[in-house]
Amino acid sequence: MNREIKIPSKKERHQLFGSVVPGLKTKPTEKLKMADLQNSKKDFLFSIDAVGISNVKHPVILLSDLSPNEQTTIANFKMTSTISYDSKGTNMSRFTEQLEAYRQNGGFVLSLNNLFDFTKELAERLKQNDASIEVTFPWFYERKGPSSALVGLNHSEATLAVTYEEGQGFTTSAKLTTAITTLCPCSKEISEYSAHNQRGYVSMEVEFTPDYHEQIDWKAALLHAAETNASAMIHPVLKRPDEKMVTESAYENPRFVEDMVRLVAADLYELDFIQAFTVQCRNEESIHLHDAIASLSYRKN
Ligand SMILES: Nc1nc2c(ncn2[C@@H]2O[C@H](COP(=O)(O)OP(=O)(O)OP(=O)(O)O)[C@@H](O)[C@H]2O)c(=O)[nH]1
Repeated sequence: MNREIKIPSKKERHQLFGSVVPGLKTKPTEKLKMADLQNSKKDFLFSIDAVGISNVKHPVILLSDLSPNEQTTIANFKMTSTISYDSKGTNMSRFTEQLEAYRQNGGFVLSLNNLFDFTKELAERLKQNDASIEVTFPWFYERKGPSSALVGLNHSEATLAVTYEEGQGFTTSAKLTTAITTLCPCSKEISEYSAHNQRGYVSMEVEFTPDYHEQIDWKAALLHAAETNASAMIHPVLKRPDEKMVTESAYENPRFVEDMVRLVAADLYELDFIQAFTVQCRNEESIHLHDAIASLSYRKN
C-alpha cells in the first residue's frame, strides 16, 4: 500500500529540492549595456573554417516528381560560416533567427533556389563574406508492389549542401542514400540451390553542372540509378505474387558491391546534369557480422 503524502506548496517543494532565493544582481539587464564578448576584436591567432550550429531539427516543405508531389518532412540543419582570426566569435542566435524568418514566410521550401537565397541572406545577417548550409532529410515516395500494385511509402535519406562566398557565388552538392536488395553472384554460382542476399545501402553524392535547374528532380533521378541496378528493389507492401517476383528478380540479377557501384556510376555518367559523383555501396552481409563496402569517384571533363 502506498504511503500517504502531504504535498507542500510548489515553492516549498522547489526549496526542498535545492532552489534558493535569488542573490543580489549587479550586472546589466538591458541588451545594449551587456558585454558583447563574441564581438570582441583582438588577435585570436587562428581564423576558423566553420563555426555555427548543427543538429537543428526543422520542418521543411519538399517537392517531388514522385507521389506525394508535396510533403512536409523534418530536416536536420547544419549552418556555419568562417570567422577571421581577429573575431572572438560568431553571433549564434542569428542562425536560428534566419530559419524562423523563412518559417514565418510561408514555410521553408527545400528548393535549390531557396537554399541559395537563404545562404546568401545568412552571410549578410552574420556580417560575414560566406555561409554554408547542409540539410539532411528523409524523402518519402510511394512504391507499388510489382504484381498487386498495392501502394505503401518508402523513404531515402537526402542531403543538400550549399556554400555561398561573396564574389565567388555558390557551390552545391547533393546526396541520396537508398536501400536495395543485393544477391551474391558467387553464392549463386557455387551453391546447389539458393544464394545469400542482403539489404544494401547505395549512397550517391553528386555535384551539379552549372546550368542545372530544378525541372529535373535530382532525388528521383538518383533513386532510379540505385534501384534499377540492384538485384531487387525494397517494397513496403508485398503480397505472395509480389514476393515471388521480387525473389526471382534478385536471383536473375546477382550483384557484388563492386557491381553496384560500377553500374550506378554508369547511370550517373549518363545524366547530363551531374558534373562529378561519388558512389558507395554497403551491404549488410547476411552470412557475416561485418559489412561489404565499395566506393568510386568520377569527375566528368
Ligand atoms: N559565439 C558563441 N556564442 C555562443 C556559444 N555558445 C553559446 N553562445 C551564445 O549565443 C548567444 C547569442 O549570441 P548572439 O547572436 O551574439 O547574441 P546577441 O549579440 O544578443 O545578438 P545580436 O543582436 O544579433 O548581435 C550568446 O549569448 C552566446 O553566449 C559559442 O560557443 N560561441
